[in-house]
Amino acid sequence: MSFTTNATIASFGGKLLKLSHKAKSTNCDMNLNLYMPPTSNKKIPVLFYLSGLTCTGDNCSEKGFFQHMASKKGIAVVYPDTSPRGLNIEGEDDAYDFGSGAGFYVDATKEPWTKGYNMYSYITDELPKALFESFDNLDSQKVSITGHSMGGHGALTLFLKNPGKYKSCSAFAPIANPINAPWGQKAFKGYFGEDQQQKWKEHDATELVKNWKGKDLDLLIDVGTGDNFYKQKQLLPENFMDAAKEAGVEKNIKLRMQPDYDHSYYFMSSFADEHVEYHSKFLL
Ligand SMILES: N[C@@H](CCC(=O)N[C@@H](CS)C(=O)NCC(=O)O)C(=O)O
Repeated sequence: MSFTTNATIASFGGKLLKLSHKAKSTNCDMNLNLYMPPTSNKKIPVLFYLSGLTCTGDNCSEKGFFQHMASKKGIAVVYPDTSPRGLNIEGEDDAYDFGSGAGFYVDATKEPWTKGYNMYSYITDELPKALFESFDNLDSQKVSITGHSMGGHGALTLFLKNPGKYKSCSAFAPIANPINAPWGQKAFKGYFGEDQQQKWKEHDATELVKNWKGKDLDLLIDVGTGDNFYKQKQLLPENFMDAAKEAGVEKNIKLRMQPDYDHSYYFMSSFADEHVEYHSKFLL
């Protein structure tokens, strides 16, 4: 299904396209932003950026400053939405951490969320297929993934669940062990059901890393020591590192605890250049 371009905005020498399309997996129209860098390259590598709770594709494209280094490196950035919108499911807009704006990058198995809360399929399958079909200068063989908070959880789990699909993965303040954190427990209970512990584990980065069978796991993860959600044990990056160590795959995982930084886009924008540069080593 092709995209409607609702706006084209000049940014760091390239163009930010505000797109919308009808998506089957989420059963609604989806908005997203696509940053096209200023390059005549016919095969432009792509970085998917998955946002956190309450966000749309707009937050990061406006204040994450990924476009700065993406422009220099010639990398396109995709900023999708974080959930389906307007499905008229009872309770869908009641909480900031469940339903609208909180799709958690899973395919729901519990009614009524099965009606369209399929962000896993949307991000891993439907959206990339649609983009590569409509924008033939994007390189479908060179795709990487990053994200923030709930989106950091999405980046890590999509990367770990699909070996070879993404060239590289990084994360900002990821919810790294959702089955042991209040945000994750609420979401997984709602989308999968309380009694589906195996399903929960299939979408938990700390559980997934224990079973990583691919080659050396190379990851860049930043977390701010002043992040209140880190302090409240919503993120649990240490659990992820401990699991990676137990599995013997920690050698190339860089978990950087950044002094004083909080959970906001002041943190994100401070390290966006370094993350895009990190991905460029795998994409270019
Ligand atoms: N609204 C929530 C916080 C949600 C939140 O911090 N969301 C992060 C992602 S997890 C975000 O990026 N928010 C939007 C923004 O800062 O632009 C609260 O009050 O506790």
